[in-house]
Amino acid sequence: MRNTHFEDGKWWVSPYNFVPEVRDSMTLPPQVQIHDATLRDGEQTPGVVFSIDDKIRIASKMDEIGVDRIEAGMPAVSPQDAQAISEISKLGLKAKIFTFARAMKQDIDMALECGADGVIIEVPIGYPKLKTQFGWTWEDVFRKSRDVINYAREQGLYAVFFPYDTTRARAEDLENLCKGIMNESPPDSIGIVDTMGCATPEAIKYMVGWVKGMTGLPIEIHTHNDFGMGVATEMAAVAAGAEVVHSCANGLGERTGNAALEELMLGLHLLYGYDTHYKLDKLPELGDLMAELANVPIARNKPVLGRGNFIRESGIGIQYVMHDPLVMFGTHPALTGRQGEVVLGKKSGKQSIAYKMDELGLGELTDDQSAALLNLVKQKGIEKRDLLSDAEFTELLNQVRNAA
Ligand SMILES: CC(=O)SCCNC(=O)CCNC(=O)[C@H](O)C(C)(C)COP(=O)(O)OP(=O)(O)OC[C@H]1O[C@@H](n2cnc3c(N)ncnc32)[C@H](O)[C@@H]1OP(=O)(O)O
Ligand SMILES: O=C(O)CCC(=O)C(=O)O
Repeated sequence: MRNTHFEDGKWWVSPYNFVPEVRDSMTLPPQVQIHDATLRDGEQTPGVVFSIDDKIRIASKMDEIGVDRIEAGMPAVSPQDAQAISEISKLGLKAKIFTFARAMKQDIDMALECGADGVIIEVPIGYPKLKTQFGWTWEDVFRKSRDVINYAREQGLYAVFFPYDTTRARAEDLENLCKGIMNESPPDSIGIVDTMGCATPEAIKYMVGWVKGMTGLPIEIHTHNDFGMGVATEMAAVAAGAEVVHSCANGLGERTGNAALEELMLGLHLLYGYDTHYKLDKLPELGDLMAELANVPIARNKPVLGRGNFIRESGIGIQYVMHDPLVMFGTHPALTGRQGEVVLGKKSGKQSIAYKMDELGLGELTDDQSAALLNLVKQKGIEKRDLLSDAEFTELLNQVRNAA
């Protein structure tokens, strides 16, 4: 694990991430695995439907990037889901393949038929779910889970016990359930699930310690983004010792989505200092594939993938965008397969003009010409309420030269 905030020419993040006062307050596990749920929770984004071929393409690209586990779907949903999982299992990917299952023997049998390595055994434990949706007590949940966890493990599957809506569970329900399963049917790991994305990073840290203390199991964190904290809560869980983070590419998922795969990869590698094997420069290929297949465009200001992340209009410091990007950005654009870009508009400065002249090979200007051109560029930006195209810039340049 690295203890540095800087890697020459690649990134320069806050050194305070690594000061002993901060590091000593964390209990980072030696390694963290990414379990990506795009093919299940990502497809739960209303209106998103992936074909079998789409799922194979997505899983293959994720494997290339270094995702450790792929939750390839829930076979109970449709025969097409089951077929997609079977085909992905046969690809011989490095990633382990998981399915999503209710606490039902038939769902475990389907996981086995699909050739999966592991299974996420989901049961409700949040109090609103138990009380209103299911009319179950924690004992009902325990009775349904016990034999199914044991059956899955006996069949050689890696069993993740996934009591969802964990962050809205009553403490006594979660404690009783954890004790019960540890006595009679210990799984391989346990999920803490912020189904409604409504817990703070501090609460999640507390819960990781609490559930680890009760079970001694590896912790898997699965969060949603309803308060804009999906990634922050997963990072907090890791800081408290969680070993597996669940993600969805492009932050897809129910409602506001799940913790975004690409943001977690950068967070783990750069902000926490894990020496990961992720191919960060391939992330835009996955991002573009997801946007196309899900038909959900990437927001311009989306962390890691947004088109606007490495574009600079504001004049101050513009000369560094291309030549010394870590002055202007926390990461070099090339780290994530991108390029810096200088654009012209209302907020341009003298250096922006010099940069564009050079980029387009338009020759030299006197200081007075440059000042006049900057004025015209700003006026055009204000009038258009947008950026200038290269053609518009060249036209203004010709006006300035012709006026001489
Ligand atoms: C928080 C969540 O929503 S978890 C899962 C979210 N994902 C999905 O819903 C995936 C898409 N869903 C689907 O395609 C369908 O809803 C299916 C195929 C999963 C289920 O379809 P349905 O035939 O409508 O099943 P239905 O919802 O009636 O449930 C069937 C039974 O499973 C039971 N059940 C539901 N969840 C669980 C669970 N986690 N563990 C055990 N049993 C469960 C129900 O109580 C019900 O039991 P009953 O028949 O004794 O009443
Ligand atoms: O809500 C769901 O879709 C099922 C479980 C889950 O992924 C979650 O609780 O976040």
